[in-house]
Amino acid sequence: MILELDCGNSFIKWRVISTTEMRVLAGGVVGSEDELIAVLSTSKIELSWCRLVSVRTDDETHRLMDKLRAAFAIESACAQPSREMAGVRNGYDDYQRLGLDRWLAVLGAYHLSNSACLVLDLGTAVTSDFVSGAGEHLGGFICPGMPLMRNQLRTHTRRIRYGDDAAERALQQMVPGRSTVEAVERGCLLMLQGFVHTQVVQARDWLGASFELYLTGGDAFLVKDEFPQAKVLPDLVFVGLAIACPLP
Ligand SMILES: Nc1ncnc2c1ncn2[C@@H]1O[C@H](COP(=O)(O)OP(=O)(O)O)[C@@H](O)[C@H]1O
Ligand SMILES: CC(C)(COP(=O)(O)O)[C@@H](O)C(=O)NCCC(=O)O
Ligand SMILES: [K+]
Repeated sequence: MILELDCGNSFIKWRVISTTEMRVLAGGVVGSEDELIAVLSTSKIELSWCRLVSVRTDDETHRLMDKLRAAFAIESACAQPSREMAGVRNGYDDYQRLGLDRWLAVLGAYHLSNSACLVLDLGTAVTSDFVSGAGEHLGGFICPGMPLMRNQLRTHTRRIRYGDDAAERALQQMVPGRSTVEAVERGCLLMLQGFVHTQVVQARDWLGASFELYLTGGDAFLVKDEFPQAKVLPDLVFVGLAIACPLP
């Protein structure tokens, strides 16, 4: 069985697929390397190899690969930046600087659509990437995601304090907030939705009227109802990972 990892700034997304790549056998989201090792150990799945993408530091990524080798005796392949792959040309001036999770999401989206696409990844940060029908990556935008927006308000003000449960309840409605938690959570969500709207408007300029909109990342569910045309694919980065790191 193959272990696949997407190591973001906040969470590690993991999946186990069968060697024939036909089936996803298990998967989840964990907050730390040790939690990942613990979950995989209890699952008792026999692992033979790992492929991963990481936007963490090289030190952190190598430490994780060492831990996987020690715990399960498996080698890991790490997705690497490239100028061009699978019909897509990286649009950054320095292609190595484009976040690898963005690059893989772009590769995955273009592979699935084979047409112009706008790719939005809503995680710790929110990223957008524009790809033309000919596979030219035109670049994109980065802004703070939901966790960063709310934490900035909590950290840099004295009277904005609330817990996670209240935050979840606050988002069940979007009328003007009548408490701090409602006002902040709904305000940040409107920022998020507004960003996605502006990207869709820009995509019409940069890509023309016909393009596919892909939403991925842990907070994609917060905006998806506003964009019924979107393809919501939590595993989009893993689609790109299979392209960038084929089985040995
Ligand atoms: N099952 C889940 N586990 C963890 N975070 C989740 C989950 N579902 C949604 N989220 C939300 O996803 C966001 C993190 O998204 P993610 O794409 O994992 O970020 P990153 O790639 O930056 O680590 C958080 O704001 C969190 O609230
Ligand atoms: C923009 C990001 C921080 C997003 O990370 P995430 O929210 O997925 O954890 C990451 O893709 C990154 O570190 N990129 C490098 C900078 C760039 O893409 O220009
Ligand atoms: K992201």
